[in-house]
Amino acid sequence: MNQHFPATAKIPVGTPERPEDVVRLTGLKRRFGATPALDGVSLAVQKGEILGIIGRSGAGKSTLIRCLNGLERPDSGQVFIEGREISRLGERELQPLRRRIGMIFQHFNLLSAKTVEDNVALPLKIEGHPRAERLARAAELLELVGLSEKAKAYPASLSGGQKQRVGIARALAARPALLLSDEATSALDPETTRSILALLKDINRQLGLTILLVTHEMEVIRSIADRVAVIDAGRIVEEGPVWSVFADPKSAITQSLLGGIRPQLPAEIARRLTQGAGTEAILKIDVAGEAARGPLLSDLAAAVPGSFRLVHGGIDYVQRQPVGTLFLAVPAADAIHLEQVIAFLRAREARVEVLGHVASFA
Ligand SMILES: Nc1ncnc2c1ncn2[C@@H]1O[C@H](COP(=O)(O)OP(=O)(O)OP(=O)(O)O)[C@@H](O)[C@H]1O
Repeated sequence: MNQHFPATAKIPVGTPERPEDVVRLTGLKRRFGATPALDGVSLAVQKGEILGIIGRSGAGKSTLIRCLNGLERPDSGQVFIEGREISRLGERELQPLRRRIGMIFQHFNLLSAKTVEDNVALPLKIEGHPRAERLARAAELLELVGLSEKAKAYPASLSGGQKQRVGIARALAARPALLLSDEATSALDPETTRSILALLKDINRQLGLTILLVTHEMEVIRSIADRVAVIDAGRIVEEGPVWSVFADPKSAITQSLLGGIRPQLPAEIARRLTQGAGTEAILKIDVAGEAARGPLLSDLAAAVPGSFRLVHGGIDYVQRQPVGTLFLAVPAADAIHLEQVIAFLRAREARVEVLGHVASFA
């Protein structure tokens, strides 16, 4: 097997529970009429990790979240939170377990008639803590999210990013075992999104907080997740460390979700691409690990006589691992030269695909 494109790991149904699992789902199914919203979902979130679940609209993400916090009951399968099976519990038994999960939402869900500090302290009020204790904890959390000076402000006077910071502080008030983020940055501009994601990563590191994050944006996954699970039509179609899924997306849906943030063949060249004869072959080269770290192209030029041109591409860093895609144009008239180029790149653990030929686009 190509060592730089490791097979992505799957957690089989019935895997013995590990004590470090904060969440474990086994064979979760939920159907609405003819629609299987969840069709046998099994996955685990380990203590201290950030798991990202990504899928398109209608893939089953909301249903999964509702099963996790006990708002929805699965038709079959199990939901374990900190080792306790919750899917068959009644409302009264669910209440204390729900408090082990802090949630943040796309539209923040703050109470407009309450001050920032009272919003943050709300989960503690529900738990019956005295006011002085609640406010002390709120002050601590507002400092953590960088909003101490807004303690007495009302939500209406805050920006979207500030509102989400309050949402994060509130979600942490009762010291949850898990932070569940439901499209928490989808309503924010790119810069604010980056700052909120940086804050979540910071809190994950500082407090060792376990985070399960649901999104439809690969950029969010790339920024902060340790592991990613791709959901489509109620099934986990791919799962693994983020960099390995980025380096070697197996399913068409993952490839398509990655499309927006990975180098693509420029439209001008794609338009002229033919599967027939042409003067230049267009190669797509995926590299990761050592091949992406080293001087791949200058080594190619030194080892294989003859020309080639870089037409597009780049190396990105995902979880500090280089992951790249390059597009080369290689003269097609000399078949041996083309074969040598491909053989050299494959020997360097690159994945090479001949996309087609172009007559001439220079
Ligand atoms: N209460 C319901 N009644 C009928 N169908 C439902 C219900 N809830 C979900 N579905 C269907 O189940 C499928 C999964 O829906 P779900 O809301 O979980 O997806 P999603 O990934 O969260 O989508 P989105 O990102 O658009 O919110 C969809 O086909 C949806 O129409």
